[in-house]
Amino acid sequence: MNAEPVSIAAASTATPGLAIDGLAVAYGGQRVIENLSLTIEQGCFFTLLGPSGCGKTTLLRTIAGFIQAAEGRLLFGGSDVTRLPPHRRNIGMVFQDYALFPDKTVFDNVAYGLRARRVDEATIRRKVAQSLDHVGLGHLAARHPAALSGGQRQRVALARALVIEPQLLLMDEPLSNLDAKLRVQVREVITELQREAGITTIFVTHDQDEALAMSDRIGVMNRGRLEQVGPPSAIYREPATGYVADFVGAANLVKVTLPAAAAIGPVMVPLPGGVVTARAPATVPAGHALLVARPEEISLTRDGEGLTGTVRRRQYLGGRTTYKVELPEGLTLAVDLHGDRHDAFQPGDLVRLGFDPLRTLVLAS
Ligand SMILES: Nc1ncnc2c1ncn2[C@@H]1O[C@H](COP(=O)(O)OP(=O)(O)OP(=O)(O)O)[C@@H](O)[C@H]1O
Repeated sequence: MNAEPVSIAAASTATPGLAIDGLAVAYGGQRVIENLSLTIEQGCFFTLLGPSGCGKTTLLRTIAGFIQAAEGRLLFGGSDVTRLPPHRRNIGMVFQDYALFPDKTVFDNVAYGLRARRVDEATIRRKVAQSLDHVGLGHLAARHPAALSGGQRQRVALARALVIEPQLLLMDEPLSNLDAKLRVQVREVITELQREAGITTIFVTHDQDEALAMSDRIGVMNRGRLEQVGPPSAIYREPATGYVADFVGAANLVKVTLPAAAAIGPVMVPLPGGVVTARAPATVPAGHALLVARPEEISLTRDGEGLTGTVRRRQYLGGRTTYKVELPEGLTLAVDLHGDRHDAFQPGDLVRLGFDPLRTLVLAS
């Protein structure tokens, strides 16, 4: 458990874009979010990452004000908005299904929020044109949503959310209806606009690649709790729990037994067929523990040092090749070799597995 507990009083001197303090949310008495605290810096692109049902949408909708918190407080830029209705929270929202008005043109869709705020028509014309140009759709202002591609619709939704210059931008799986290539294109548009506008953003996804590629910080959710919060590289390289290691990126998770408690630092870990040196990022009690090794952090050689295994399978994946290597006692590990080493080893080959002592982690189980 390494969620950064944040009390409002302990926040840094700069006012955070969003502060959540002791939040609980329930549906009909059933708590789905419990005692969640988090601060998100002004201008940060923050991603909520987690499997289906862990509470991402519920948290986002509570921040937006569509769901009332059972307990806790929400502060936008230092102001308490816990009791404010959604339309008084100054948020922009982008949803998975675009939620555009089908009977309005692209222009009128984007103008909607400004008209609701009674902005004058000349300003509306200028801001909408600017906003559509920003997302590269200036030439489609007169079209209706039905005559747009999915990627174009999502860019209209983004322009509509940003044109009101919201204090907070909330995005709920905005890329999940797009095909793989478009997802990458639109995600670049989103990150570019977000950086330019400097709007504190919360982005919900269950796609780890998206989260790693786009975010300043990631919060990994598990059953209504934040399991770990940190920058993408820390989440990937220093997962605090087996759950995070397993959910973000591929990982070999091996149940091990430590003969003695491990202090922070190097630890000798018994595995079937030998002992490897790993690193404990936090103290680990004696007994059951978890060894975490990313497939790309294990080296394979024919006669170097390390544990002995037998290659059982080889899967060519273009930029890398994944080998399944069997060790004694039925333990099978995945090892990735990058680049053109796709036929370095064949099924049946005897190999040596080397573990990076800094990158191989031992965690409490
Ligand atoms: N309106 C509702 N009434 C009762 N329970 C709900 C309601 N909406 C969501 N839940 C439950 O709350 C939990 C969290 O749901 P939520 O939709 O927030 O998850 P999620 O992480 O966004 O999932 P997904 O990725 O599938 O959208 C789930 O157990 C879900 O079944």
